Amino acid sequence: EVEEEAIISRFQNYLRINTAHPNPNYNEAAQFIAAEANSLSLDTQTLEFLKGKPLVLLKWAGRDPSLPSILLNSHTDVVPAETHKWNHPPFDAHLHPSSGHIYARGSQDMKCVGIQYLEAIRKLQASGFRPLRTVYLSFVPDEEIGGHDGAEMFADSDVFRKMNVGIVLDEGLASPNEDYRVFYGERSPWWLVIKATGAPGHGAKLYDNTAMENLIKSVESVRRFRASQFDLVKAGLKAEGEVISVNMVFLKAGTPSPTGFVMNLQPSEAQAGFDIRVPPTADEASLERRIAEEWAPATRNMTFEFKQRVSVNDKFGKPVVTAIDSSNPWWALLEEAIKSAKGKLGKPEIFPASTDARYFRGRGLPAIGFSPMANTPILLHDHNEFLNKDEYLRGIGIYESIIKAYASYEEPRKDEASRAEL
Ligand SMILES: CSCC[C@H](NC=O)C(=O)O
Ligand SMILES: [Zn+2]
Ligand SMILES: [Zn+2]
Repeated sequence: EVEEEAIISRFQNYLRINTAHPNPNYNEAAQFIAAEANSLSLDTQTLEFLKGKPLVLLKWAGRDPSLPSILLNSHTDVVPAETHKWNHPPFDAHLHPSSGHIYARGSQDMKCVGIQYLEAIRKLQASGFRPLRTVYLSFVPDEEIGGHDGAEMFADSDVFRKMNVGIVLDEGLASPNEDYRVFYGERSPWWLVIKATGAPGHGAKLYDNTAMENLIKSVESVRRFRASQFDLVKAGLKAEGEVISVNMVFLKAGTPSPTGFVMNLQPSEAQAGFDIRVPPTADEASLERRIAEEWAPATRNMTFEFKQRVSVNDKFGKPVVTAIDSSNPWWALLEEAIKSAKGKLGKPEIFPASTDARYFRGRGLPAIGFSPMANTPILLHDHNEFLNKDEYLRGIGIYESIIKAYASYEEPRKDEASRAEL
């Protein structure tokens, strides 16, 4: 009881640090994590790939440092919250007395996971467990804005190379039912801006080739494609992460006036922005053709530009996904560890958005996205994001089991491995 209260208040304390963009308080978060690490006697190193953006790297040394290590990754930043639209302030970490829900920005995405890793280590230490493999924990900045000064620099660094990482765990998503969700890949973000130009003229005149008409034809075409993809999901033929999603995120056109916009002038330029997410197995060339020929054809006075275009393939042209078959022992270990902690796992999925896991997968490392939140509505980036305290506590037990299994994993000896193949 008393111990549970202490665990919950540590979670609340982390949630109360306002690490929302655009001004995340990274230093306070780094100090908090370093203090927790100190109480667990973990080695602490603070890396600053960019001044003011600390990445805290913790190390629980294994008995055999020559074996590939385990990396438990989490990001310390959160997305902003519209405070007045929340029932409880997003950085109060209010614990609702009857429901047990803890309301806070970051309660699902993903401060829960970062500190659950630490609590699991605390329990393992108390039980006398000593890891065979070294366990690292990285608390990285900037995931929500692309991770370029965080996980991307880290994965590229000498420090990372020397860590000899064998497997990475990173974030997943809450599950509304009793099965935990697990992710072996993610869609690639393509952020597209299309621009139309056309003949300007009087607002009362009907004529061809206006910028607005040219843009609207594209928007209609995008909308049809969007519906075709969404229909596959609605019909249950494809999972969310297996289709190409495209959502219009801005529209920009018109001639501003002191009272709004000039109403009797047809503008000569108009543009629209789209957040597109491309599954690892998608045909990138055909999507690109669609954009150039249907969504932004030069024949309709249109141009396009990518604000971001992450390839679905690695440098060898292969889709960037983590194997979930017998070629990846970490996958079976995860399944077993969750099962032995009385958790149920759903079918492995492609993460619909982007996470830092892509930087680790991009280096050829297996990375699995997993956040132990079952029976929980998916509220990341939403108002009133919460996690129930019992679900949080249960997640710690799940990580205890996973970390124990991973940190004690001995690779089968070469001769055994080849015998198994025969
Ligand atoms: C492309 S970098 C942006 C990363 C962000 N991650 C979580 O929401 C996302 O929009 O998926
Ligand atoms: Zn996240
Ligand atoms: Zn997020």
